[in-house]
Amino acid sequence: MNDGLNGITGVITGGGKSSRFGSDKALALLEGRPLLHHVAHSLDGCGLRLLVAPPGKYALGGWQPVPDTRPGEGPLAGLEAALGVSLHLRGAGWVAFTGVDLPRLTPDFWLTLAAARTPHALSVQPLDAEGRPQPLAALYHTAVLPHITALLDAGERRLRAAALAERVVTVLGIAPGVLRNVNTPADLLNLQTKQQ
Ligand SMILES: Nc1nc2c(ncn2[C@@H]2O[C@H](COP(=O)(O)OP(=O)(O)OP(=O)(O)O)[C@@H](O)[C@H]2O)c(=O)[nH]1
Ligand SMILES: [Mg+2]
Repeated sequence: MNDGLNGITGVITGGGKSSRFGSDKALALLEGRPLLHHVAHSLDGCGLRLLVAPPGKYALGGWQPVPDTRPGEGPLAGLEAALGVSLHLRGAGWVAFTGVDLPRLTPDFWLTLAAARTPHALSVQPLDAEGRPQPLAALYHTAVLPHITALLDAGERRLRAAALAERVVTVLGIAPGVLRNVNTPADLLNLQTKQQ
């Protein structure tokens, strides 16, 4: 069966401080458009789209604003908030989760992850150029929510802890340019000047 991305909830977590970038990187321009819009475009096909950020921080057409349940506690907390809302609005299912700073993600990238889902998996993550799973451009099943809440309650903040390793499916062969992450002004300059 292939319903594209319609059955998946798209999530962008945008509650960060951009301290390395020096100004709000979500609004930084690449090819005339904010990074946030590039990321959002990759998830246009999702039947529900959630933007986790402080109220009023961004306005993004077609995206439902979701406040952090634990403001300032990082992307793992953003994922917790989004999974809770998706479960409430759509029932159990899959979420495509990413940040504001991966502007080269594409619909095809997400479809590739979706095709790699297995009945046992709770997360599907691409391998980056160094062969490491990238948890900030990944699919998560709502069934992982109690685990994430327990982790956060215990003080964990690393996003890579979100899913147990034995329940993560990794996907090889993603073009390295697709996962380009903008943390600093130099990262953005690199993207602007490199063909990828
Ligand atoms: N909802 C939510 N998202 C967050 C939070 N902290 C970071 N993020 C998002 O997580 C993604 C990756 O985070 P980072 O690259 O560390 O972004 P950042 O924290 O804004 O940047 P630095 O301050 O330079 O670390 C970005 O999309 C951030 O907006 C948070 O507390 N809540
Ligand atoms: Mg950070």
